Amino acid sequence: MKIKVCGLKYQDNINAVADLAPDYMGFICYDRSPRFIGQMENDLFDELPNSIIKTAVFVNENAEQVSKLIALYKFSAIQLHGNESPDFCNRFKNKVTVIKAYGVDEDFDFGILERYKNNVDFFMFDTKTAEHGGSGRKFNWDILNKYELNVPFFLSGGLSPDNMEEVKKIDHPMFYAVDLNSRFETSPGIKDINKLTTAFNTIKKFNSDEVRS
Ligand SMILES: O=C(O)c1ccccc1N[C@@H]1O[C@H](COP(=O)(O)O)[C@@H](O)[C@H]1O
Repeated sequence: MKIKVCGLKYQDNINAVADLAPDYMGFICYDRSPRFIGQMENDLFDELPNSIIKTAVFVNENAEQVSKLIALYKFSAIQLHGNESPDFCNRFKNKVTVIKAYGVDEDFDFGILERYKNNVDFFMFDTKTAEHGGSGRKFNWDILNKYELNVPFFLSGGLSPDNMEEVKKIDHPMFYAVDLNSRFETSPGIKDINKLTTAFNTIKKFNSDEVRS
């Protein structure tokens, strides 16, 4: 299972998280979020290893601004949390990794993803909220059993130190990664390195147990 840590904005904290070697790091490019990167220095990532996929998170942003920020910060992935269309996703496919996020509730219809399956690299299943993300709330993960496409997915929404063991019980062939965000913070935009370290160890142990079995 891959690990993404999202919602970073401060140099020291970014470097400390990078030392844990996540697979993805996420940066919120949505000005209504308390984790909004704002006018982050554009050389902030220069010292990060290339192995970490730098991901820009957008909510209904226009394509020109998305392209501009990809170029400015050299993002190699985008995560789209709004009502972005399949065509919008396709515009960026093969240029960067495209992760299309969906807010999931009890009535979520996985059938709507069919139109996206050739235009994205991954889906992300988050908890449905008016804020589009970063709620710290989880959804009923049993619903994931209804997902039948062969596009791998990230799980997000309220992942916390307290539910890492529960994550391990999710048995779905397309389950690709977890996204750790607000429940791993000391304050918005600052990750708690101790909490992340514990979660990373839990996930890495799970990964090595999987390989052995
Ligand atoms: O983190 C935010 O503030 C945010 C705002 C708008 C869209 C997405 C956002 N973050 C993403 O939300 C999910 C769930 O976060 P949480 O674990 O519930 O706090 C996660 O994928 C973040 O990447």
